[in-house]
Amino acid sequence: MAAEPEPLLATDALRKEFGGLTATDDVSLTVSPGERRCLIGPNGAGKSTLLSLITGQLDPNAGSIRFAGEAIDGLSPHERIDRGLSVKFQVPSVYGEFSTRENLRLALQRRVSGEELEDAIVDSLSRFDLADEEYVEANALSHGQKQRLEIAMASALDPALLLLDEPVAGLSVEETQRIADLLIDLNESVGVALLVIEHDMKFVRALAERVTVLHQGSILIEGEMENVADDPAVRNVYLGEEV
Ligand SMILES: Nc1ncnc2c1ncn2[C@@H]1O[C@H](COP(=O)(O)OP(=O)(O)OP(=O)(O)O)[C@@H](O)[C@H]1O
Repeated sequence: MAAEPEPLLATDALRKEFGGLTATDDVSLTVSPGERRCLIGPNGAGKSTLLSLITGQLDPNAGSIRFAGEAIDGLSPHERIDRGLSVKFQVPSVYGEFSTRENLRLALQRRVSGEELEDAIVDSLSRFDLADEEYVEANALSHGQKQRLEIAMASALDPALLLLDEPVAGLSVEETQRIADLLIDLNESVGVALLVIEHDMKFVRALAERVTVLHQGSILIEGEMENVADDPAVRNVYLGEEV
């Protein structure tokens, strides 16, 4: 039998404590190359903490992380980005005074230069539906446009894995669907794997091939959304909310 391909990301018994509270409790999570995964769970389940451990924003108390076949423990967030692990946080990180084009240029010039840079800016404006906003100051963009610009910037280095923390929070149904379509298109055309934290279950159903449910810092269940949503333990932790 052929050996299982090595996962792109693998956390092994990752643990994070804040004082007496265990926010991440021995989490072993794997993401395959090119897969679309959502991380769900009620408020306080430990989703953002896990994301910050993966990006290197936080150091674990125990456990380890492998990415693209190598241990990345102890690497800084920037070193992890350079290895192909990119992230879009909940907190906006665009340069408000700069135009959409200038923001994209800043992100893309870490990878390409000259004519290639110009082509990459044009491609990015088109892929993320921002061509009409090319010269608009980022401060003047709508919330949805800003989210798309941030996703474009997080994708600028052609990462192997893109981590997104609540990319559709506060967006309209139409804008939410637009971002789901755009992420699926990005995943299918360039093969980037996605690990997305999101509370919007319609978005999760549209995007995820598999979901991982976190509860009180631990993985409760993983699988396809239909199976996970019907699981009594999942229904129980969401206390009657629509999953
Ligand atoms: N820097 C911190 N110091 C102390 N406690 C923290 C810190 N960050 C998170 N926590 C606690 O760790 C637990 C997990 O929080 P986390 O933000 O990871 O959950 P979450 O699943 O992302 O929640 P939400 O869906 O509300 O964003 C919570 O009890 C939270 O209060």
